[in-house]
Order: sequence, then structure tokens, then C-alpha cells
Amino acid sequence: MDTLIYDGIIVTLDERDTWYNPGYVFIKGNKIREVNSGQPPKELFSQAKKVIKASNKLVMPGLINNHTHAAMSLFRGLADDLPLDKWLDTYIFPIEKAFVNEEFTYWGTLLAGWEMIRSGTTCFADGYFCEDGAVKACLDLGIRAILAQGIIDFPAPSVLDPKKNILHAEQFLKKWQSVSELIIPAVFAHAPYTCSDKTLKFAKKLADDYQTFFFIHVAETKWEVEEIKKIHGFTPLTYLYHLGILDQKTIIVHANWLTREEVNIIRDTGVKVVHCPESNLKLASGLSPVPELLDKNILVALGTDGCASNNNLDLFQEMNTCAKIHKGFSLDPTIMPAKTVLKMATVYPAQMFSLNIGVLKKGNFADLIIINFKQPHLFPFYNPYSHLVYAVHGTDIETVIINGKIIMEDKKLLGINSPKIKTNIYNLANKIKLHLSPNH
Ligand SMILES: CSC[C@H]1O[C@@H](n2cnc3c(O)ncnc32)[C@H](O)[C@@H]1O
Ligand SMILES: [Zn+2]
Repeated sequence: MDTLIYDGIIVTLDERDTWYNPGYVFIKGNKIREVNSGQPPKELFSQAKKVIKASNKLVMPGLINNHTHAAMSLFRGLADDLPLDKWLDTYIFPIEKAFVNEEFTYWGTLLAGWEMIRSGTTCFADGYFCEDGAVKACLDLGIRAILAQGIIDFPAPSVLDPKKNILHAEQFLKKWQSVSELIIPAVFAHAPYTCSDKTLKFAKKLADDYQTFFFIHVAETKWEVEEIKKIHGFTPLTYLYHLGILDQKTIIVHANWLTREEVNIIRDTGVKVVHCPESNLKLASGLSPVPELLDKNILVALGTDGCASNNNLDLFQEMNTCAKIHKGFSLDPTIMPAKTVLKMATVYPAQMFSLNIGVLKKGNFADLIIINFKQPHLFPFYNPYSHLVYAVHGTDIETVIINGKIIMEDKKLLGINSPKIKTNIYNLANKIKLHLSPNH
């Protein structure tokens, strides 16, 4: 469907950071055909099947959530106020063992996708078990996603024999590699402390064989650094470097505890980094040296992490936290300006995944969002970047378009059966509640 959006504040995030007020966007099929200032020429009104008047609204590229475990939305609020090791070992791994299967991942990802779309996310990168369920949920929602099958060296949901984890991931890649232009299947090795060197090398080779992305949680906590040093004689990132698995298609998540040499390794190997400030704050894991990474031209993108450690998937909130935490930590208010943080959720991830999204320009896929700016907390309006990072809430998003298709209009998700999703989520949550001890 061809769509014309006009009379809005248009934030393009192009190379020159152009924004128009007023301006218009014309979408033809699944791509952006024209972005310009002023009012559109008359013929665009007659060409468009759908016309959206965006007065007092801001139009921008959809946000990209670069790290989550979508299905963990079903574990939201189940284990709070704990350090990572206790959180994983005492609560998360056991509950995953008891409950995660393809059906769980399907409903959990539907719930997460619903939350993400409502708060302006049009693409996300996921790592979890039984990812077939995640693919099916994303196809049902119409959301763009990089979906990575999890690999870990102990019995995991649907892969009870860890010797079969690589084979299982390969079946996943084979099944989904060219099924939809919205889905990129990928590989997620859990961490250096849960995967052997052999598993890590095989997992990376598998990703390479299928020319896809290899994700891994790295250097998240001080404990991990000490543990890997004790076992392998290197700090985590250096250890991965010696395994030969760091390159441009490797995406490291967290990267909180890095030495100066490791920052140089990241730069020299072309590795990309995902920063998850809210999860890192909540688990008290540490803080990635993002300003230093960006100074070295390393691509850094923003992620929420899963709902059991965040506990939401609102990237507007994540941007706000990201901009402030680095200022507070460095005692420098000029660090991490709003525009840079916004690019960590749009332009940089698009580059990271070589996707033609993240910028409103001719030829890019039409993934965009419309935000209602006629609200007390957004008056007055001087600077779009300031509002988008420091004032907008995820709940302000009105309309979401992905791949040229209207997915949400006036805050209503089209094409999903929300009562059916709610019933299934309640049923699963009730089973989880029964499983937890009474004094949990
Ligand atoms: C193969 S990835 C899925 C696996 O990762 C677990 N997980 C979720 N968040 C974190 C985190 O911040 N650090 C380490 N592991 C994490 C999740 O529960 C799954 O078991
Ligand atoms: Zn994670």
C-alpha cells in the first residue's frame, strides 16, 4: 500500500542530520520513495492509497533493539534485585529448564513484540532457545528481527544433549535462512563461562558457513573476568581473540569490563558492541566504556536485554538512561549527547546488521514511527533530539509502519488477536506461578 505522511516534524537521521518542520514522507510498496520539506505535491495525494496527516506529530525511523531475549517477557518480575550469577543459577536457568519450549518462545515473543511495537521498536535482535517459536511470532506480528538460536554447553530447552547444540542451531539456520525478508536467522553462544572453546569455535564457524551474525555475552561481570582468567589465563575478550572468533560479524553484548588493549582488539577486528545499560545497572554488573568505544569509531548499539533483567522493552527509556548514566559516571555532561544516543538505536544498528533501515531516505525500507507531540510533557518544542531522548515515553507512539505496512495505528495493533494472546499468556504465567515456591 502506498502511504503519504504529511505536515509532520520529519527527523531523517541522514548523514547531514536533516530534519524538516513541516515535511512529508511518501512510501511506495515496502520502501521510502521521497522525504522532503514543506507540503507534498498534489499528485502524491492522489497516488497514495493511505494519507496520514501528521500535524503536531513527529515522524522518525523505527527504533532497533539490538539485544533481547524476547520470550523472557514471561519471566518479567520473577527474580529481581540479584547479582547475575545468583539470578541465572538459582532462578533463570532452572525455570527455563522447566518451562521453555517452542510454544513458550512463541507466546513470550508475541508478548515482547507487542510491547516493542507499542513503544516504537520496528526491528530487534534476539537470542534464545527454541527460536523457531520466535520466528513464527515475528512473522505473525510483521516485525523485522535478527533471531539467533542459543547455544550453551549444558542441557537446554529442546537440546537435552549439549553435543547436539551446534547441529540444532544449523537446522534452525537452514530452515529460516531465506523464508522472509523480515527475518535474519543467526547464532548466539551464551558466554565464555558456559561454552567450551570447542563449542565457541564450532558456533562461530557455523555462523560463518551461513554468512550470518555470531552473538555472545562477554565481559559482563567482574566475576566472569576472574573466572576466565583462572581457567584460560586470559581476560574474556582476549580469550575469544585467541580462539580466532572475533571479526566484523561478531557482536559482543555487554563488554563492561575491558582493558585498554581489548578496546584496541575490538577496533582492529571490526567487532561490534551492544550496550544494555538498564540491565547492567539492575544486576549491578558494571558499565561499558561506551564513550571510549565510540571515540575509536567502534559501532555501538543499544539493547534492553530481556524482561527478567530490565524489566521492560521500552527503548525510549533505555536511551534516556544511557544518556544520563555515562554523564553521571564520568562527571562530564557533554558525554553521550542525545543525538549520539538516538543513533545507537537507529543508524548504528542498521550499519551493524547491514540493513537499509534506521534512516528516512529514498530507497530504504519503510520502517518508521509517528509520535504524538501534542502533549504537556512535550511542550514547548525546540529540538527533536532532546525530546526523543529526554522527554518522549514509549507510550507516546501512535503509529508504526514496518516494511511499508501499517502495523499499529492510533495505538491499536492491527492484525493480531490480542484476547487470544492474553489468554495464552495468563495460562502460561499461572503454570509458572504454581511451579514457584509459595514464599517466592
Ligand atoms: C543463549 S542466550 C539465552 C540465555 O541467556 C540468558 N541470559 C539472559 N540475560 C542474560 C545476561 O544478561 N547475561 C547472561 N545470560 C543471560 C537467558 O536466560 C538464556 O538462558
Ligand atoms: Zn542478554
